[in-house]
This record gives sequence, C-alpha cells and structure tokens, in this order.
Amino acid sequence: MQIVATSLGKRFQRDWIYRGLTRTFRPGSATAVLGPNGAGKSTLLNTISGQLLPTEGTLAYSLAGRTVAVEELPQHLAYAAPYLELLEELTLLEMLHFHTRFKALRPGMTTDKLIGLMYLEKSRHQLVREFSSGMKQRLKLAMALYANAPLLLLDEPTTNLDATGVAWYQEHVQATRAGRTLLLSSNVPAEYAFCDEQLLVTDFQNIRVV
Ligand SMILES: Nc1ncnc2c1ncn2[C@@H]1O[C@H](COP(=O)(O)OP(=O)(O)OP(=O)(O)O)[C@@H](O)[C@H]1O
Repeated sequence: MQIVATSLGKRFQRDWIYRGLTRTFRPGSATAVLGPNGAGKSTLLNTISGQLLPTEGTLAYSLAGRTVAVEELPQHLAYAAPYLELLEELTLLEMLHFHTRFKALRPGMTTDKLIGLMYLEKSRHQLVREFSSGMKQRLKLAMALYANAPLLLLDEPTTNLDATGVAWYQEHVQATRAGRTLLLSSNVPAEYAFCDEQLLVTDFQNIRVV
C-alpha cells in the first residue's frame, strides 16, 4: 500500500503533537517512527491507521494504483500495539478462529501452523487471560505479521518479550515484510535495526506552519 501524507498535523486540545509532516510511505518500505516517550509516535500510527482524524493535512492511500478510502482501511491493515486488547475470555484456538473470520491469514498460513510457530501448542485450549505477558505479545505479533494485509503497523513490538522472544520477532518480521508497507514505532534499536527508513517525530514539532 502507498500512503501519501501531506502537511499532516495532529493537535490535542491546544497542543500540537506533530505538524507539517509530508512523506510518502511506499510498498516494501519499513519505516522506524522514532522519538522519546510522549513524542507522538503512537498518535502518528493511530492517525495513519484511520483511528484518529488528522487535525490538518491529508492522508491518501492506494493499492496498486487504486485509491483506498479510509473506511476501507481496516480490511487492509494489520496492527499490533500494547493498547490493542486481546479477547481474554476466549481460548487461544477460539481467539484465532474469531480473529481470522475478520482478518484472513496469509496464503498458506493456517491457525494450526500459527499456533506452532508461536510455540503455543500446549496452550491451544488455555484462556488468553491466563497467558503470560510475553505469550500475549507473541500472539498479538503473530496475528499481525501473518495477516493477509498490505499495511502493517507495529507499536513497540518487543514490549514484554525476553531475548528469545525478541529473536522470534526479528525472524518473523523479516519473513513477512516483503511487499508490505511497514511502520514501526520504537525506542529500542533491536526492534527497528532492519528498517530502511526513519522518521523522527520531533522533526515535526516546534515548527511554524504558515
Ligand atoms: N487522546 C488523547 N487526548 C489528549 N492527549 C493525548 C491523547 N493521546 C495522546 N495524547 C498526548 O499526546 C502526546 C503523544 O503521545 P503518544 O502516546 O503518541 O506518544 P509516544 O511517542 O507514542 O510515547 P511512548 O514512547 O511513551 O509510547 C502525549 O503528550 C500524550 O499525553
């Protein structure tokens, strides 16, 4: 998916979080969205996902040259973030069956294969509520990485992952990123070292827009 942001700005009450952001995100690119805590990384990802409206400027989405309206975006988007909740009252298998009714997996991927690649075979019938925070994070990431969606947004993807989990993330993000437009918000170099582009949110703060 190609995303063209033009003079994009977001304000909460009187505070501009970012302003004057013009940038094209192309299919196959991986962009690390960087900045200190509170800089506005999640706000930018939420705006690009269509969940927040920009205060000013525009976002234009297209797939293979065809315009995609913002209302159509959810079907083309996979998103993993600490603030996006899992359905904790379901078992792992129920959760995956529910999820894949709305968001198909990549061709060749099945719920059984996904459970295997998360190393969660023994937890197939366990309630998600009972998962450790690292297991939950692996589940969120696997559902996003292996969704059949051309736009992938990852907010702090290695949150709650131990060293093995970080290596698992690195392997699977590389295995699934080809051809997709990936934006990744991070403060941790191990999460974004593979990205070919960087966007520093603070470059779009404290500027005068006329
Ligand atoms: N819904 C909201 N209403 C008002 N202010 C908000 C809202 N959401 C975020 N903010 C503010 O916007 C600023 C940017 O927050 P954001 O979560 O985007 O930062 P971040 O760079 O992702 O931070 P972190 O690295 O800590 O996750 C913060 O000052 C935050 O308080």
